Amino acid sequence: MTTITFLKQITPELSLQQYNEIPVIALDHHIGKAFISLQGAHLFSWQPKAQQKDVLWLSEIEPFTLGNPIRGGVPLCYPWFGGKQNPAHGYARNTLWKLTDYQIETQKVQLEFCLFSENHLIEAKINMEFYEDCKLTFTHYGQDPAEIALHSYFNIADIENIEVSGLPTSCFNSLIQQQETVPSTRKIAENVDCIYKIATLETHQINDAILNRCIEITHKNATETVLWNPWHKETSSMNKESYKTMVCVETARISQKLSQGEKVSTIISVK
Ligand SMILES: O=P(O)(O)OC[C@H]1O[C@@H](O)[C@H](O)[C@@H](O)[C@@H]1O
Repeated sequence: MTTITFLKQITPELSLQQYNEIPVIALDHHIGKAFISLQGAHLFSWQPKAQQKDVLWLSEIEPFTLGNPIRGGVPLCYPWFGGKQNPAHGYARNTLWKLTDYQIETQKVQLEFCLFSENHLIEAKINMEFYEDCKLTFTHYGQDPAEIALHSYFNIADIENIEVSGLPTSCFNSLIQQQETVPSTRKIAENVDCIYKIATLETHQINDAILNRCIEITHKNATETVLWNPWHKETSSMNKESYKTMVCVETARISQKLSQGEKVSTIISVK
């Protein structure tokens, strides 16, 4: 169960709330609603005005506890992807970020969150723009090259009734640790964990026949996209049946790390 406590009004559209142990920035604007956890600068809900349902998926059993990554939304896996070091997918998603800037306009809202090191130096920034679409731009400031994944979980009606289209026809299947040839349009009927090499500007679609919508994901300056659904594989903070209503299409820089000052963006638009 999530206990939500109102902490502070920041502007008429922005407030600070507490979800169990986690501080959350809530946006309630006529363009839509968004919720961002300060742990991880983690956007976990985005519902533009025109949408009946959230664009992002969030686990119904998410406990919102400090130090544990949130299951759903857009975790920022940084400065590494996967389990090559501890914690898996980097420390940024388990660390408190700061809200460093906001601009509220009639047709657009911009929020900026920064991650600082122990000695108060900036490590990373994420700029979130909400209009009819949502654009997330990540900037890496550290001196050492770093990996990033904007690990977006999308909300779908039924995993067996969607298609992910526009993908390349070759991917690295992490489950069998092999490169494989796959159809460009993927239907998902089992555990999938594939890393695709992509061009610097690419768009992929999630066509959801039941919700009668298409989520379009544009990756800018990424080198990979990751397609993931755990299916029945036991996954923390997820119910057994949760896999049915989510699919991850991630925007990543894994093979070519980000250098100091480099940016990578995801633009999410619903048609
Ligand atoms: O359980 P986590 O750390 O959030 O990771 C979830 C998944 O994230 C995906 O990006 C990886 O490709 C998967 O291998 C991993 O299982």
